[in-house]
Amino acid sequence: MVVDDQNSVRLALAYELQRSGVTEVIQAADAESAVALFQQHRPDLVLLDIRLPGKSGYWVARRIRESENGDWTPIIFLSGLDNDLDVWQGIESGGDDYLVKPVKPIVLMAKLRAMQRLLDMRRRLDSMSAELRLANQRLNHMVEIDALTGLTNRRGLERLLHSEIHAARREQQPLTLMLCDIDFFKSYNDNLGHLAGDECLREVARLLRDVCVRPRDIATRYGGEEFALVLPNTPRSGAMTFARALCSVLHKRAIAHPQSAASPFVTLSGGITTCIPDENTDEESLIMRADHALYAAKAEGRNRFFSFEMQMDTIEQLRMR
Ligand SMILES: Nc1nc2c(ncn2[C@@H]2O[C@H](COP(=O)(O)OP(=O)(O)OP(=O)(O)O)[C@@H](O)[C@H]2O)c(=O)[nH]1
Repeated sequence: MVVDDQNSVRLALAYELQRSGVTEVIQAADAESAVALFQQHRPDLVLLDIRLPGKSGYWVARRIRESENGDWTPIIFLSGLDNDLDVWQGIESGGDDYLVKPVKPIVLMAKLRAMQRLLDMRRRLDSMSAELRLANQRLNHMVEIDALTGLTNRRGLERLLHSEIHAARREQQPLTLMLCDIDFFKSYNDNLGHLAGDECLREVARLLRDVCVRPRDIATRYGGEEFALVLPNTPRSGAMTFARALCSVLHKRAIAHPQSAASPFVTLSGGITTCIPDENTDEESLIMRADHALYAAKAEGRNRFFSFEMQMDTIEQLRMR
């Protein structure tokens, strides 16, 4: 884009630019139309006269910079003025270079080439940083995935739990955390082999993923043969119902576990904690409560879920009904 109030200068510059291979040259004779044309066409380079009728070229440069939103368009000032203060003011207002009129075509071409090189470099940098951002996102996703089961791992669990605690506190809604552990899994491995153990973990992971039907419910692998479920907007009684349903789905899958003292099939013990978080609630305290409850479920005989807050397990609750 060429901005100059003198028709002859504009035409001469446009001619030189076209001669050097520029395909389209936009022309403006005053500051306001220069800004409007810039916003409309987003040219690759601006040759900008300082003395314009009304607002100056400095003003145009400032408006252009304000409207760029992180982009960058090279601006070269053109002026008959050649004192140091003009150079300083031109660069201050957002210009990248300064040429004194009349401009020799060869000097103009050299400047254009230099600006083009900078522009190309910037575009390459932009596309590289977009690629880097994407790769970073993928990496962040990958470090939160458990390789064996494909579930979110402990690191991801902690991040999700943190944000669900905040959401539940804000919305004053109950949040449930369940820690589940496969019963007698050591003997499963010892009896059927480590590969069968891995397959069993994958099968349980699939089941846990399937029972998490609400969009914000999430099943994660906490580590080893332990899984954690985060269930937002789930009160104590709902959590117990959920746990019973989970045990019954697992029972129906009937994954043989010949060495289990709890059942002929694979079973889970679980610790449940449910609360409306306050300012003292954090990931650690919830995990600790769920872990205490899990310990109680194991101690009560396994194949059951124990609620930390209700101090009752799913089997006792069923008996009371
Ligand atoms: N196959 C397989 N086994 C695992 C994996 N991670 C942990 N384990 C095994 O899980 C078993 C856990 O054993 P324990 O902590 O003694 O628990 P348990 O035998 O389930 O006993 P209870 O929890 O008291 O019912 C160990 O034998 C681990 O080697 C895994 O990724 N794959």
